[in-house]
Amino acid sequence: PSPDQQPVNAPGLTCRLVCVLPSLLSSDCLTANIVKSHRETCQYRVEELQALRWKVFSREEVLAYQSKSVEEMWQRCAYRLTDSIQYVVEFAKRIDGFLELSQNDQIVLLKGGSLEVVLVRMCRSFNPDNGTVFFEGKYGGTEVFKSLGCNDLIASIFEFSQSLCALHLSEQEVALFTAVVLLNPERAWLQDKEKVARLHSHVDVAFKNTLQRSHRDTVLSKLSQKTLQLKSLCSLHIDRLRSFLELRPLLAHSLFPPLYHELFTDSPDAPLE
Ligand SMILES: O=C(O)[C@H]1CC[C@H](C(=O)N2CC[C@@]3(S(=O)(=O)c4ccc(F)cc4)c4ccc(OCc5c(F)cccc5Cl)cc4CC[C@@H]23)CC1
Repeated sequence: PSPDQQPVNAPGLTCRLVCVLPSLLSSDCLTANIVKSHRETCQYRVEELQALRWKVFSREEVLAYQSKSVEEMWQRCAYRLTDSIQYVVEFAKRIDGFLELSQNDQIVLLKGGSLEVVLVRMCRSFNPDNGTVFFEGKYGGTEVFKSLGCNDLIASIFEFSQSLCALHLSEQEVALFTAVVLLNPERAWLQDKEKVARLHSHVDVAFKNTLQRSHRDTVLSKLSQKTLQLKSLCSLHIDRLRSFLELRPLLAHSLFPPLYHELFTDSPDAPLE
């Protein structure tokens, strides 16, 4: 080959490229896998949810919700939550590496993180301009959930969505953030914590690379506060669920879908399939 066709004689540079390339490639592949999994496993496309923002519950429809029994409203929310969680289970299964974890650890991560992921996904179905959320076909404010008798939990959920919307996360950022939230190596009862920690750090690096490339590094520090808020939201939900069930011990089995029961009550129920 002529001199200018000789390969560049720069071992240091080549080595650095060779060393850096695989991690960038693998991190880009992981990002693509997570974004694809997110798109395929959301209940609604974000464009659909935004196109429906004009459909707001009328005064009469709000009054109808407020005249429903506590039990019926809890049941409706529990069913809608369980629906959303089924999609989150599918999201998890499509993340490269998740199915390589032990069955036990897959269940531990989903038990601990599925509501957190749904709460992050909710920012897509929330309209920050009028503080309404997409619920049973239309948008409604906190007043729709009044008969639940847990206004503090509802208010906190709405405030969380409002503050998350303020970050203007793209679909790609929502996808990567929910994967980071789900693959939390600090969940209690994990068998192979190190294996989850390795997977978590790969996703974390992919998320950081994506944010840096789009000059969105400032979002990272705000998102770490969000994970703390998610944790307190979920324990508040468990508290309110416990007090709801204490008054109706027999109802739980008839009122809620088995998956809701398995995830949020301590009773040893049908295993999560
Ligand atoms: O496209 C997608 O995938 C998205 C579609 C939209 C989905 C979505 O926003 N959601 C899926 C169901 C829903 S909601 O729309 O029913 C809703 C309920 C209360 C709210 F304040 C706001 C929304 C939900 C249901 C129960 C819940 O906590 C547990 C719980 C109970 F169980 C029973 C009583 C009270 C509570 Cl608090 C929290 C949330 C938040 C996420 C909401 C999120 C995924």
